[in-house]
Amino acid sequence: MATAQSEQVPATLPRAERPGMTDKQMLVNVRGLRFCHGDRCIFDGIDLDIQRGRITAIMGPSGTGKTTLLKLISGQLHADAGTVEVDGQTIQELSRDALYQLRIRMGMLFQSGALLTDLNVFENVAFPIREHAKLPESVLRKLVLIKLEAVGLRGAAALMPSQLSGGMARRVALARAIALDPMMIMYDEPFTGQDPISMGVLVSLIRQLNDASEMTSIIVSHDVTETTSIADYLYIIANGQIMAEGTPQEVAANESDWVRQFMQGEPDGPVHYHYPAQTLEQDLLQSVRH
Ligand SMILES: Nc1ncnc2c1ncn2[C@@H]1O[C@H](COP(=O)(O)OP(=O)(O)OP(=O)(O)O)[C@@H](O)[C@H]1O
Repeated sequence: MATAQSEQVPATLPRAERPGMTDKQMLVNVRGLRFCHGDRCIFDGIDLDIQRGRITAIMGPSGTGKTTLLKLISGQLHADAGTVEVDGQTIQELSRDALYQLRIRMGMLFQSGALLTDLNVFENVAFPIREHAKLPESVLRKLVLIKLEAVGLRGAAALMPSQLSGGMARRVALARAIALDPMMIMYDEPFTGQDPISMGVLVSLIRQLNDASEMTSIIVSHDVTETTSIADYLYIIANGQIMAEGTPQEVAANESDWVRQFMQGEPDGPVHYHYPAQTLEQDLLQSVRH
């Protein structure tokens, strides 16, 4: 089996104990998930739970399948084996219509989630509401203004996307993602490309929105500092497996060299900085001979 990375990594680490936790407290249950692109397997039998009302972060090196996992949870991709259950419904067993209904209850904030450039901020946020709910214009207006207030941008309702900074645009996209009061929201790399102030604003917004509306949040990211500062629970994935899981404190205390290298951002360690090769001396001697 080919996996997402070829570096030497230890076998999957034991799952942390979560005493007293029942399946009902989990919004998402992933069991024995296997997913491959052709003969390249991204996941090879992983188990993972997302607890209701909490912020769970999925972290791992680039290309390990974090976005793929979100697509499997939202039903944009289907597992080759195993199950993905969301709010008691098994994604693979749902009809097209049932999946569509379930997806309306999942908010998504993708890195590339561009705003509609021809619509102003207000209309961008109103867009999913107009599409999925038939509300009188006066109610819709209040709803949109409440969502914009929640992200601190009520005053920007009349602006066009071209008049927004990158951080503001992401917050408008966030207001749009929560417009239909989803049961969960999935953030794919929410901090990428943000300056430190916008990053701080986003971090506290994600936490506030999660706590105020008892939403369940999943954050996919490789920004270790920001993500661990708000996550209640972390999964670290690599090579098609879960390398570590637990609260940020538990993962920080993990003794695996691999996990430590990832969490502390060390350039070299079990995950090599150098692509596998013969020694430099051998390569240099060969070039002399040629
Ligand atoms: N349609 C596709 N066909 C074949 N391979 C794909 C396809 N989409 C993604 N991949 C591969 O699957 C792997 C996982 O991709 P994914 O985008 O889920 O990783 P990621 O962990 O989110 O990466 P990043 O942190 O860089 O965003 C990558 O190696 C990618 O090249």
